[in-house]
Amino acid sequence: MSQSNSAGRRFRDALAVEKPLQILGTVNAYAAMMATQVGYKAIYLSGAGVANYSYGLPDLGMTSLDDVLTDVRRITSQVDTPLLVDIDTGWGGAFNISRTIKEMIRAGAAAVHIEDQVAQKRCGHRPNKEIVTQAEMVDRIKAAADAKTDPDFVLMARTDALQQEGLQGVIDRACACVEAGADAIFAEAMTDITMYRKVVDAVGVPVLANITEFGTTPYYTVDELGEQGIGMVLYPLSATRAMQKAALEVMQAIRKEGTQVNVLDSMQKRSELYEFLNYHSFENKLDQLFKSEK
Ligand SMILES: C[C@](O)(C(=O)O)[C@H](CC(=O)O)C(=O)O
Ligand SMILES: [Mg+2]
Repeated sequence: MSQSNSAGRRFRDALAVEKPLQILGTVNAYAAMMATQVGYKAIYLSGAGVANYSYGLPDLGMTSLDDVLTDVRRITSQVDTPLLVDIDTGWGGAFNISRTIKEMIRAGAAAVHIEDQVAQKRCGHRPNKEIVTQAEMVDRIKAAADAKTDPDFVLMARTDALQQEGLQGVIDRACACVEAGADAIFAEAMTDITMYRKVVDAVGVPVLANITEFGTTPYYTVDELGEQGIGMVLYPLSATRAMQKAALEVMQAIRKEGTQVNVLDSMQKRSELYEFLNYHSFENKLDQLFKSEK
């Protein structure tokens, strides 16, 4: 049964209005609120982001379904902006993947991407990645597609095959995933812009380009990617990386100088924080509710 205003529906609507759709990584609920107010029509919860910044772990398949769900719920309870979630390899076999999809929908996710790396996965932009067979990946997709309790929920298949199998491997796997029920394709770690056009033409569903920093994909612009027929452009950790750098500089400055006066400019002001949080409406409510007791 289609749910008229489900998160999945909202993601599909965003895809229809913005071409290509910019998807911004939001590491927590507050970042999701800022991105929404800045105007992003879709946001992202990065697997690396959950591992690195919520748990202090490397992005090597060490986080669990529950770890990621906790961060999903924090975000979806504060914003309606459709959220794409990185579920790595889906956390197990067919029944685990099925549970993952159902729980993601219940937690308010709009879309997920599941990849064809082995369980002990790596960042898509690292060397020496290992992938499962195409048949095993197709089984993952079948299990995930079958588990959708909302037909509008977007199931995205990510393939990390470029390194081991070249572009033809990427295309073969992507087509097999679409055949098995994937609604979209994530062509990971492409090294040349013309590769995208070949994937787009072969699969016939929206294709995502991951423009992460310090990786193996050049910084193609939205316009350049749009010309290749790309449907979604992902910035998984851009704002988050900037947050960490600013935080480190402040930590070092206070430690060294014994004062924060020289780094105030790199901080968000209290008034700005309150603006994004809609703080004053909460305080007004408090005043209104408890006025008579004063
Ligand atoms: C998109 C990604 O899967 C993520 O977890 O955010 C990472 C991003 C990164 O490590 O830069 C990936 O590309 O594997
Ligand atoms: Mg990831």
